[in-house]
Amino acid sequence: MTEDGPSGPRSDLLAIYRAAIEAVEGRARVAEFLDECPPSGPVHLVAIGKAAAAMARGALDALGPRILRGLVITKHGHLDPALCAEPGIECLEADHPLPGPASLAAGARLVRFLEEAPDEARFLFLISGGASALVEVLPPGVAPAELERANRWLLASGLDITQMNRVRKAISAIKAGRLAAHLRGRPVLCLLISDVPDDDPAVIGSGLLVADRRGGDISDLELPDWLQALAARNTAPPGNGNLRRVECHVVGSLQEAKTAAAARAVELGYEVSRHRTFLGGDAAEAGRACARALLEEAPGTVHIWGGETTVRLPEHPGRGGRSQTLALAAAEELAGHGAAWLLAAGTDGSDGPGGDAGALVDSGTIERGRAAGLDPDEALARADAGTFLEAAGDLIRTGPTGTNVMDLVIGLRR
Ligand SMILES: O=C(O)[C@H](O)CO
Repeated sequence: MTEDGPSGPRSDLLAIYRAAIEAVEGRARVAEFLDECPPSGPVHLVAIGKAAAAMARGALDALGPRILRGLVITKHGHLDPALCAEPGIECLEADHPLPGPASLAAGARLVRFLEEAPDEARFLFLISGGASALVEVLPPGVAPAELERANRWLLASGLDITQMNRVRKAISAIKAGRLAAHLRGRPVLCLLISDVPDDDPAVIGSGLLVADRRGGDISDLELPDWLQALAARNTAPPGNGNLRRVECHVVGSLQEAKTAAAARAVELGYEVSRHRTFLGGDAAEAGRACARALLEEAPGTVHIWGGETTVRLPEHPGRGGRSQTLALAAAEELAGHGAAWLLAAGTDGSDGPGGDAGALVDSGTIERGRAAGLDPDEALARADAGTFLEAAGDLIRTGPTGTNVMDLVIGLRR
């Protein structure tokens, strides 16, 4: 991406984004929690999600040999070889965002891992976003192709994560607390990094160990008949009865990331406007609204938003996810407005297909992309913001960050 030297606005926005991520990094957050509140004996460790490897490292830092065995399940490319070389730690990579054969294999291994542990075992669960796709056990009579079709539909539907996970829970044999049937009443300490609004453990990873308060009813959601019918075939009993000895704590959240971002911006000498409303809804509309807010306010202020927007995908989507879509739509608003910058990126380091974390756009982005022969409206319509932003030199790439607390949008006008 286009740099502007060690102390320009672009590097400042990147520094603010990095500070936010660092504040909710999985290894440090888990170690800190366990140092203060260690479990009362040795534990069997289960880590699932995009931040699983970092969180598992944090548990090893804090508990060392008190971890008897461990199972770490994360997205392809997110494993840490040093972690996998630790004695007693088994690592699996699984499919994300669409649950596939590796997710079903991981789900089966997870159930076996719990079943094999002795009656006196205590478990330490470390859950982060992505867990819904990474592990699955199908209810009797549901085929893998039906699971894939359902998730493909959900990902393109524009439903928010709470709605999407209600559907995922309704077609699963382990989500909505059903995994607890395999605990046989043994105690669990569950630490979570939240990538959902209101940090609700029942929504994070579709609540493997948390009962569904709505009892699995999804009749109020606008879903195709075949999907409602699929859910109606799920005979797996609810998880409610087995959850008494599960204790959950959220150890990383969007609010903490925003607080750290604000603190870094102040250190860098800026005024800060921290927007409290959750940034949701259509990604392009959210991008336009953020850019307009930036242009309306006094210059010299860093604006911080956080949330998770949605993109309704065409049949053949291009490159880039919701943050890149938001950034490109914002760039259209900023075009020609002088010194204004806006960073939009996932805190997990991955924003849809293409492996980029997001983008940092400015008032010249549209001109640079057009100079490469690309059209921003076409790119938005084809869900291909990434191709445009690459041509403009505005993509951000971080690799896996060891955390996942949704997306940040950070803007600045001078
Ligand atoms: O895996 C999931 O369900 C989402 O990332 C929300 O936690």
